[in-house]
Amino acid sequence: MKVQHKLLIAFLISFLIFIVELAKLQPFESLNSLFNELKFRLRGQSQVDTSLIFLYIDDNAIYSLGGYPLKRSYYALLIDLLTQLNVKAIALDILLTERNSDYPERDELLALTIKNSNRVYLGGSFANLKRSDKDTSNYSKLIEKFLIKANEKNPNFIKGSNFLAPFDELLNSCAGLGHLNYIQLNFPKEIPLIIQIDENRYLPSLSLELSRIYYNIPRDSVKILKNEIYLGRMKIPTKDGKILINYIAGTKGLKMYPVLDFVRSYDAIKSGLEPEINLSEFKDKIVFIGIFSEALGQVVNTPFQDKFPPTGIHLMALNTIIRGKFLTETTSTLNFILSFVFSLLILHLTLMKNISNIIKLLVFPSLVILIFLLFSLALFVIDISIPAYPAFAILFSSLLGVIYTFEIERKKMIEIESQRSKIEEMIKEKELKIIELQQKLESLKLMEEKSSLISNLEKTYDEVKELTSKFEDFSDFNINYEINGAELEGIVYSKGGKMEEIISTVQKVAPSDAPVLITGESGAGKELIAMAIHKLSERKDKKFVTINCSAVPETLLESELFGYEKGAFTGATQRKKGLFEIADGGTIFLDEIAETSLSFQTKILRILQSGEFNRIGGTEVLKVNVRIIAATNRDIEKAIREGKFREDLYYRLNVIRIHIPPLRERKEDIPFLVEHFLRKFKSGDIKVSHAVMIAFLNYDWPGNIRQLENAIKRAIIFARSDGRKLIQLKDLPEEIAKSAKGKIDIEEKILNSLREKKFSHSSISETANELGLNRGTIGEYLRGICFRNLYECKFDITKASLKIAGDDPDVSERVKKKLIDYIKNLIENIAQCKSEDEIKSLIKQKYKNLPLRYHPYLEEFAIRFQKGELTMEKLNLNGGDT
Ligand SMILES: Nc1ncnc2c1ncn2[C@@H]1O[C@H](COP(=O)(O)OP(=O)(O)OP(=O)(O)O)[C@@H](O)[C@H]1O
Repeated sequence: MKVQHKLLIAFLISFLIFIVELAKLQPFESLNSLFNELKFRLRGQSQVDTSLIFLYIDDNAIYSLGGYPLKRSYYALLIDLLTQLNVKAIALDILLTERNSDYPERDELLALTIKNSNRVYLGGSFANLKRSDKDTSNYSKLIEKFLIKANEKNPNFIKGSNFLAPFDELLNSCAGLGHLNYIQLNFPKEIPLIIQIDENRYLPSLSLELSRIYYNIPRDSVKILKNEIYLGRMKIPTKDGKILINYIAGTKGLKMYPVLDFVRSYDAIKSGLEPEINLSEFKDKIVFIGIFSEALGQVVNTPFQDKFPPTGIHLMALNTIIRGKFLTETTSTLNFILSFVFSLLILHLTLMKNISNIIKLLVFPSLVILIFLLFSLALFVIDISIPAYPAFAILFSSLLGVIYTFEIERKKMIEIESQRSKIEEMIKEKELKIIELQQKLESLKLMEEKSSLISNLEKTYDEVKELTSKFEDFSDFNINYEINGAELEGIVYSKGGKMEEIISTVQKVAPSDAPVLITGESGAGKELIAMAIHKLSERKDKKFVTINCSAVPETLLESELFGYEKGAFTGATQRKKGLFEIADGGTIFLDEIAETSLSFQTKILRILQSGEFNRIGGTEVLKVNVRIIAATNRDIEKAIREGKFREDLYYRLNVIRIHIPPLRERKEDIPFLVEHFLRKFKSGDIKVSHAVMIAFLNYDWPGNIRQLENAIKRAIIFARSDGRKLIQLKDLPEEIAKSAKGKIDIEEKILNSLREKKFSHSSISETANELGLNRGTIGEYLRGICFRNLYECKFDITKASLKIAGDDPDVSERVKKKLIDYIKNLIENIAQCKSEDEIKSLIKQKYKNLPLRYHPYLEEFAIRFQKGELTMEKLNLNGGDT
């Protein structure tokens, strides 16, 4: 996908999420609340300001005091006691809207106590919020003195109506009044610090009213602006008059006492007893009185507690203000930018090529979400809150990325399928054409016409072969690993193949301590075999150390293997252990041993014989118990003959000899190795095409299994980057891909092979073995090739032989002999024939195995011979020079 497309998609997703955020759609808002809760929890709890105390009326109190509502005289008692304790303010979070006509004296007592206390702040509540201006309801004139006037107008300030106020006597006697509304009942996120009740007058929240008291600010020094409220000089950042509640704890972080304990403590002091609560701490504090009763349903959900007293919400808001730890939420525009950046990142990651689907589907989205979470949390620690909306954009983009990836793969599969069907159609068409041409050939009389028809036929044959090869490149090859493949310690091989014997040798020799010499070409798996021997031996829990003797200079090699003493050479500042010491009890694998010097070989021989050696620069004789496995890709016997390898070391090492044949000599392993490497490189369900497998089977693999491994690694990358689940010829290096076509032009292959073998006596059998065909087939092809060339060279045997021999005059004599044999055989066979038809039917009958395309050449020769146009003399066959 192009960068512009990614940018556009990221923009559209972010825009969509932006709209969803503005629309405040329910399921998204709920998820957002969950995200908010999570952030509060991850940030952890702390203590609420010590100047705040909460006295709560719990179920126990309600029960002991005769049920709810409590007698108003009880509130009077609490206020009286708190006043005596010299608290700074008392906030009564109880709605006392109606007088109690049965006990007017209790109402009077309460009103009087409130008046005398002169520090009681009462709460009221708007039944309706956000009603239109016109809908203002009547409210008692008595509340006017508690209102805040403002010049600033803001259409977004919350408006309230139907105010449920304390009854008039209470309003008359209290020191202040605040509303108790908050927005969202379950997990209240914010509180409107002011609610508009008419043109330019606002009722503060109980929390704002008490903040004013905390800072001793007169009511007319409260200033309301669009995005802030000033208490004197103290600035409270708001958004349309609302403040986000910065929760810092559940009930554990609050200083809170049950009212019964409070009253009992008071009585205890009076009676000279030890109080349960230290009442002296109430002095100068702001005390809230409220209900905390699960039975009455007076609980709300908060981040730290799902049953939290509603009064606690006002306490949290108040704590937010007096601590000055305001929470700011990122703006929708910033959220849009974050959504865009994260969406772009995730689209880029999920649409990356050469990455497996598992990583794209699971790892990348989880990683990006984690980054977003950590980022949100880091900001939350400094009181900046990002909502969950950018996370929705991430999820949405991941989903889109994944759908896109699968869609591309699906399209590729359909494309491959349709190309395959197209090729299949073409093959059918060509095959029909071949039948048609063959029938036409039968009916033709003149050789000139036949000749052009034959070349047309051959062209069509070649086209079919070409198409078949293409077709095979579009169909996957199924490898039956479970049935015929086997594995031992990571060595993959075919059951019943050449490697089976080697594996059984490995299993037999592993338990002994005898040295092993492994020979084989580079990349054939020598190290793997050595490792298997170690793993299958008693030494498996000890070290397997490997060193490539040709990769390090000789002096370094010795210090690596034998170690050195301090001061053994310049730079030897410390004694160092060698690999032999490190591998004590285990196995050491000396790769490319034939590349070492004779003096080094002597040291190895000593270890083999006695296990003894000296560190470089040391005199102490060290002894180790190490099994030695050596390997070489050289002809070691030749090295001995040339004096480059010690014969005695050879005999010691050669006790057990394992020769690993090169891959080209055990092609039966190839399908299983392919399957093994596809799994090893976690290719998912990528397969190889038939044509690729044919190429693999035909190729010579000079670099052996290592080369095959690398070819598959590269092919997986290529196929993946093209969104294909099929490895095709175009994914292979050219020299390997080329070999897929090797088998197709069989005539050329046969001729090349015979030429290579100089048409020797055994060349036909050897070619047959090499190409996996039988001897008879090769012979018939050669017969056909001879007659065709004879015709093309105007029946000049010498010329034709030279052409068949590939212009090699030495070889052409051998070919000539063969050609003459074929001619004589034909002449003999047609001797009795009288007519052309007889000749044709005889050739059909006698040369049943001759490929059809060569029949016309034999017929032409025979007819001309019968007519006398060709004679033994003309052909120069009577002379002794043949
Ligand atoms: N039979 C096998 N099954 C699976 N993987 C194999 C097999 N043989 C070889 N390999 C793999 O092919 C690669 C080359 O093998 P290894 O290093 O053992 O060859 P080598 O003969 O020691 O090569 P060199 O002589 O270059 O060191 C390794 O990645 C190895 O895991």
